[in-house]
Amino acid sequence: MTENAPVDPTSTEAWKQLAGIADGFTPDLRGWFDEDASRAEKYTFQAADLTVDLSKGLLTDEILGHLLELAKSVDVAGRYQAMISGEHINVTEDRAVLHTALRRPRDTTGLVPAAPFTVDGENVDDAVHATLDKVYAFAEKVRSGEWTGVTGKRIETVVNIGIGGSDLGPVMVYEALKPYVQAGLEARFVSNIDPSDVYEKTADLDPETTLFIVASKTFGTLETLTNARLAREWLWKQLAAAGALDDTDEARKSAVAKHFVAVSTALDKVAAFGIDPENAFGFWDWVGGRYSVDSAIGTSVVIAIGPDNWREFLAGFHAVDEHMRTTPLEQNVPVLMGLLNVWYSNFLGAQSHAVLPYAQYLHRFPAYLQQLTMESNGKSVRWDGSPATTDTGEIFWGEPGTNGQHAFYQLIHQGTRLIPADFITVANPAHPLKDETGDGSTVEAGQDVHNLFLANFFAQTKALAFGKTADEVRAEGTKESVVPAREFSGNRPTASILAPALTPSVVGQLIALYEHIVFTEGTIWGIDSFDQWGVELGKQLALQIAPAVDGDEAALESQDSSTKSLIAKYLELRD
Ligand SMILES: O=P(O)(O)OC[C@H]1O[C@H](O)[C@H](O)[C@@H](O)[C@@H]1O
Repeated sequence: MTENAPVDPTSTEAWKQLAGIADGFTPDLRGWFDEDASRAEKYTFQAADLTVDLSKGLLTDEILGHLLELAKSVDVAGRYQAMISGEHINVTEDRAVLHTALRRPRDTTGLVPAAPFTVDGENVDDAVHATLDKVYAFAEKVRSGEWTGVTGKRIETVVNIGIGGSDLGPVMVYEALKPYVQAGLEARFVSNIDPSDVYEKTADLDPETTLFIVASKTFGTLETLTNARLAREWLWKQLAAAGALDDTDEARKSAVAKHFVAVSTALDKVAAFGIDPENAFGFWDWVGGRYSVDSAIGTSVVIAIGPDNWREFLAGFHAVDEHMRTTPLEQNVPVLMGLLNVWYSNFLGAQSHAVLPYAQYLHRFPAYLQQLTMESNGKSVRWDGSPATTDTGEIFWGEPGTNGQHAFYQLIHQGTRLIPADFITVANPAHPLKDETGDGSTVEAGQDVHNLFLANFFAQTKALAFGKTADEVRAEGTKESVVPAREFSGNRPTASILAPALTPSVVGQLIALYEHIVFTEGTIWGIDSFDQWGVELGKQLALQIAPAVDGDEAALESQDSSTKSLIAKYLELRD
């Protein structure tokens, strides 16, 4: 334990001031924009390539001033410095928290902390770059066809088997960077212990050209190890069926050696599974699962997009890390966004937070953020074990725009709940398309469809901010009885994040941005954003209950009456 007792944020002067403002708060985005011609400019910030407009948020200079004071009272900057320096700020697991070290460049000139950067007796930069070199060399072999399957055919499909942080990050980044994937290579991702997942993902694959990557920090996760065994059996069976595997242990071992690699911190367990530690890529206990996409856990993506693009991806993270470390709080985008989230959730009653990427390639970003934000900050005790003094952990959710517009935006626009929303988009699409015909009325022939797409982005944030008054609705000739239903209150806060294009660097920047937003909020709430004890009980019980579901009478009898009758019903229904 290296952290002191957290400051109780509610005891700070800033908190009291904010509570005073929140009492009877009536936001007025129309008025605020009218009064201050510089509002958009004043509240638009830059972090690396990300332009972030917070002006449609529910903030004023006074609110912002108190929020910044709050950040100072709990020393967000000092704790960030402690984190990147390797202090054990994950107190409940007594670990350093060093995902930022995964993207420190090879040239350490001017870096903070300075090289040699040693944590718990290990030179972190050397360890990180040695592993990267190993991953890069392996990826190049697969990409060039030098690495082949057991029958000498080059690899065409990489199947990542992992769950949680060993799945959500790689799949999200793979989807985000699809335009960078080498032709002739595909990655797939198996996570669920529902056997349908591994079945569907392997059904049409050729075993001779398939490489499995078993990705698990602990190499002890039930889902991943079960799926890895299923995949191994699939490989053996399919190779045998193709006449490409002799019925000997030796042949099966050789097949595993060419078709299975692993990523883990537990290399002994990798060997026990039958994967040659030579074909395993390590990382360290100071990388949390949900912070691990930029470690060797991303090997499937490195193979798909190549080392050069991966280097760009890491550089994107690092640029935002440096922004977080060096930018004064007043201009510091992750800090400002984290503070606004605290304002919305602790003072204005927001329970959830929508994240709405206007970029189809980012369609898994909301799911990725759910683990990052909710596993990190869904805690009710602080890092010293005392109860949290405030609500913590926003509920993150979302879907890409414009799809969400036709589904749940109704509630964001006109519902009774306050839902702050982050709108994320890029100026340049990977595939520009024109609508050559148009529809003859609203859409001109030759319309650039990305422009049309972005018009929706701008329209939604505008509608949410400024709404539509009853008089404006009436002026359209609306029947009086329907006016209330067609009115939009406005004052629904959004943050707009605009990047030049969805490059590897920008994807890294976006991830780092949210990592540091999570950090800022966790620091204010005084919680350990880097443990996840809340996932353990269910895991333990699943193992305890498994025999009952398999027909063990005594195990069934020992369950509570609800669980017992549910299992009984399941067994009755099961063929
Ligand atoms: O990478 P693994 O050790 O297999 O862990 C996979 C996932 O499962 C755990 O239960 C945690 O909830 C996640 O934080 C973790 O990412």
